[in-house]
Amino acid sequence: MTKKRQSSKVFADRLTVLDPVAQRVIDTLITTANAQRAQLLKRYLPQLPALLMGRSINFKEKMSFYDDKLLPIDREQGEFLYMLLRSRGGQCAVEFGTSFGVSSIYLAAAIRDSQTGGRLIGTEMVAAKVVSARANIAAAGLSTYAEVREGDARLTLLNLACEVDFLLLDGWPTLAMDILRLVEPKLSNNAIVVLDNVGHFRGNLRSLTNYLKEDRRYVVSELPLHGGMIIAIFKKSCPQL
Ligand SMILES: C[S@@+](CC[C@H](N)C(=O)[O-])C[C@H]1O[C@@H](n2cnc3c(N)ncnc32)[C@H](O)[C@@H]1O
Repeated sequence: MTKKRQSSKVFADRLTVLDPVAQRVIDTLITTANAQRAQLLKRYLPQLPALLMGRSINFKEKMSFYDDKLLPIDREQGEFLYMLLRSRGGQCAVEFGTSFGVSSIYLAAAIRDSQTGGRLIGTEMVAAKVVSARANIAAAGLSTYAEVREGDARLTLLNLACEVDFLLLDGWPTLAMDILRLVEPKLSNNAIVVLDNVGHFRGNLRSLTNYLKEDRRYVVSELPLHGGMIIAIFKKSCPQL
């Protein structure tokens, strides 16, 4: 019998897709992220009426506040993204917004386990987060399957050499449209595009969600994960509207 990868059978009474080593790294990161929640709530409190009414908010002020914030996808999203990428397979996954590497670990694990020889290209503009993300990905035993490019994704994702089979948009919502338009010419047929934070920042993401809904090349669904996450499948041969 070939050596079977051991999955972590029980986490909080639930099955998980990750192996125990990667799961331990995720547990630590999510615990840290949860401890930052009060600070985040305090920051967003003045903007709560606008957020609840689905209006855009200003993201420009004191962005250094986020330099030590993980802001990760949650476990359910991670498990789901793993399943999506694992079943899609493919050579190249791209992630806009790596932060400390939580989503990268789920995606890199899916690439490793699907044995396609593929790779994740993550990108993060805060240098200290890049260092942490690389260390976390290494601690999860996944460095072979992921790279983290340092800098503004509008530059680091220019001239991608690979066809992109999976794209996670999880950087600042105000830039998500730019990044989709940048990567779109590189999307493979049936590429999966995931847009996080739709429920939280509906106003800022409205033009992008409308674009995805109206362009016939995309098959789109919004799922109630992390307050709202859009999954789209890109049909390359479909005429654009
Ligand atoms: C929501 S967090 C990403 C969380 C990450 N996907 C995870 O699950 O752990 C968003 C990250 O995007 C990064 N970011 C925002 N704009 C960026 C840009 N233009 N280029 C690269 N990274 C960017 C921020 O620094 C922040 O760390």
